[in-house]
Amino acid sequence: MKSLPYFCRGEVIRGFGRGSKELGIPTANFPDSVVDNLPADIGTGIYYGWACVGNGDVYKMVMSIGWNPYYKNTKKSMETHVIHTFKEDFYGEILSVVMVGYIRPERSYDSLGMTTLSHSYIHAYTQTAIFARSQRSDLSQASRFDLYYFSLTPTLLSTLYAHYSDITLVFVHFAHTLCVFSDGFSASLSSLFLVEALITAISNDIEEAKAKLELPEHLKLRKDNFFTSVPSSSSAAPSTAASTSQTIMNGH
Ligand SMILES: Cc1cc2nc3c(=O)[nH]c(=O)nc-3n(C[C@H](O)[C@H](O)[C@H](O)COP(=O)(O)O)c2cc1C
Ligand SMILES: Nc1ncnc2c1ncn2[C@@H]1O[C@H](COP(=O)(O)OP(=O)(O)O)[C@@H](O)[C@H]1O
Repeated sequence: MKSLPYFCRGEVIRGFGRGSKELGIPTANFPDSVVDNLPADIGTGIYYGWACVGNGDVYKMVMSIGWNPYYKNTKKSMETHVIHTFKEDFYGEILSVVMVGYIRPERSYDSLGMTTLSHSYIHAYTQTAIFARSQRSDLSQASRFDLYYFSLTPTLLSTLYAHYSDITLVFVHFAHTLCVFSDGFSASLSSLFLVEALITAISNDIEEAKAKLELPEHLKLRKDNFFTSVPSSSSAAPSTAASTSQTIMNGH
């Protein structure tokens, strides 16, 4: 990929609340202006590099570039997971990234080991889950049917409501999987194994990024290029003291 390393920056916008944060892998979304400017040779897949929020420190990052199921696969998105634990969200802040390498292609649900299940199977599973929960004597009467017991967010709940009758909502830890990683209940349905497979794949990406970014060339690239402050104009190039030929001037 001749465009790598590729620098871009933009405001962090809200994603689609599919719950990656709840799975421990929050991903910050760039606006269309950044996504639409990607060079043609930077295709979908998983990338690694460096990132900083506002004028903050520079951290390692992994980024997924993919087609967003929310828009029925017509909209590409760039989602950055910064390998750092932040005290709070940073929506509205300027995120600066430099993508320095490619890890792997985006995997389809099938290749991640998804089991496709029929709606009738889901209903059967749901009924069983409701019954099992209603029988649990260790729970209070109310919590036996408490929909929030499984930490469903309002967004996920409303998605569920839109697709299923209220009684089936009790079947949530399974449904959560569907909310997060399928493009709706009318689509083929995945099992809990899918989430586990995806989390494992992303954890492997994170480990690979951590290792690769320790390489001398990547550490040098960071040192030579990295933006130490966010310019007031979003179209400005990274403002560093870098004077080497490696200074990254592309992207936003
Ligand atoms: C490092 C990384 C790797 C990912 N790999 C895949 C993948 O192989 N296949 C896939 O469908 N989604 C993949 N994703 C995308 C996640 O499913 C996506 O970030 C999540 O659905 C977005 O949720 P959100 O809208 O709540 O931010 C990956 C995300 C990250 C951060
Ligand atoms: N380490 C991190 N990497 C990326 N985003 C993070 C991180 N820690 C907190 N966040 C916040 O979490 C948000 C993403 O959360 P997520 O559940 O994926 O929701 P959304 O659907 O709005 O993208 C980011 O926009 C950012 O504000």
